[in-house]
Amino acid sequence: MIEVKDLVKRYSKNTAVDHLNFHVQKGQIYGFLGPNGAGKSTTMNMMTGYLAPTEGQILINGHDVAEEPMEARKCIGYLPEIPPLYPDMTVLEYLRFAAELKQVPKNDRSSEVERVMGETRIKDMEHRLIRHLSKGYKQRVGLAQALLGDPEVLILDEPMVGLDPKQIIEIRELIRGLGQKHTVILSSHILSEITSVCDHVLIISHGKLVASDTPENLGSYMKHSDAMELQVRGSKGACEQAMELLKQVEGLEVRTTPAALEDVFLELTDEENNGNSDTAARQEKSESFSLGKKKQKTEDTEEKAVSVEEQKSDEKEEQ
Ligand SMILES: Nc1ncnc2c1ncn2[C@@H]1O[C@H](COP(=O)(O)OP(=O)(O)OP(=O)(O)O)[C@@H](O)[C@H]1O
Repeated sequence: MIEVKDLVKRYSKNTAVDHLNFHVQKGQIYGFLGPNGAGKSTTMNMMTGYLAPTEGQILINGHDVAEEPMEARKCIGYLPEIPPLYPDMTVLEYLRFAAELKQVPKNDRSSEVERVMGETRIKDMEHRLIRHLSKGYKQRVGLAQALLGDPEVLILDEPMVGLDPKQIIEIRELIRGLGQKHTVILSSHILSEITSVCDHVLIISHGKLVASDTPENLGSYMKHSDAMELQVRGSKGACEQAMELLKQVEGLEVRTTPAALEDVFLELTDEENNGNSDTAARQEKSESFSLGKKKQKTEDTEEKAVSVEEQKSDEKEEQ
């Protein structure tokens, strides 16, 4: 369906897309995942013919985007990161205008506009000015525009950005539905957005493709790297409280709680051993400890912990 071959885009000395190669199969939802500045929008703009590549080739249904731009573009509906809307038009006026620009035959325009409004569920907003719509509805109008002419491929650049959680769920459902009739490529810098709707994930970083697989397969690679070592800064009480809260997170195992607490005591008692009884210095020292740190002297630690507690109670009694 889509072939991207050795695609390069340079902006002066900055290489935004660096020898990118991938294939897109018909009838699937592809997620283009990467951090800000990875090159997602640049790649999508080249796929839709908005930008010319520095090197490489893009084929859409066998049509070279550079050599047969009109043929290639007919196969594509595009929703750019900022939807190209006219805020002073009503939804209906705008879609009729967009249908004309897309050269939908005059006799089919009304039915086509009705069809896309139905698919994106915006019919009840048809007489509203676009400037008065919520961000979610504006995004749907942008999607409706992309659907005009019933293109085989939909390219959606960050379609969920700036939406509230309810709107994200609605757009996600909409995209899932569209994926049954169209090949969809959508970009995002948020993993969960991609894995929740896509059949296949393409991960891009610094303009290069670094992974291409199903969300399930990518997930199983990640399983081997799900351990994390944290450094926590805060008072002892606050750290203990935070760790108690962490334990409530479903599926999260905090393995080193005893060792970590012992480390705090170890830090405190080391200060005692060094003859540094300055409370502020001890406090400062106790504020940073590592969750994953291995304890070295368990017995010593317990003894020292006890001695610290004893000393504290002695101090209280003196007061
Ligand atoms: N017109 C331009 N002129 C110069 N550099 C550009 C231009 N457009 C993009 N870039 C640079 O190309 C790189 C890729 O940008 P691009 O917008 O494609 O990334 P992205 O993955 O879509 O990020 P975002 O999610 O932030 O839009 C970035 O370093 C960006 O600064």
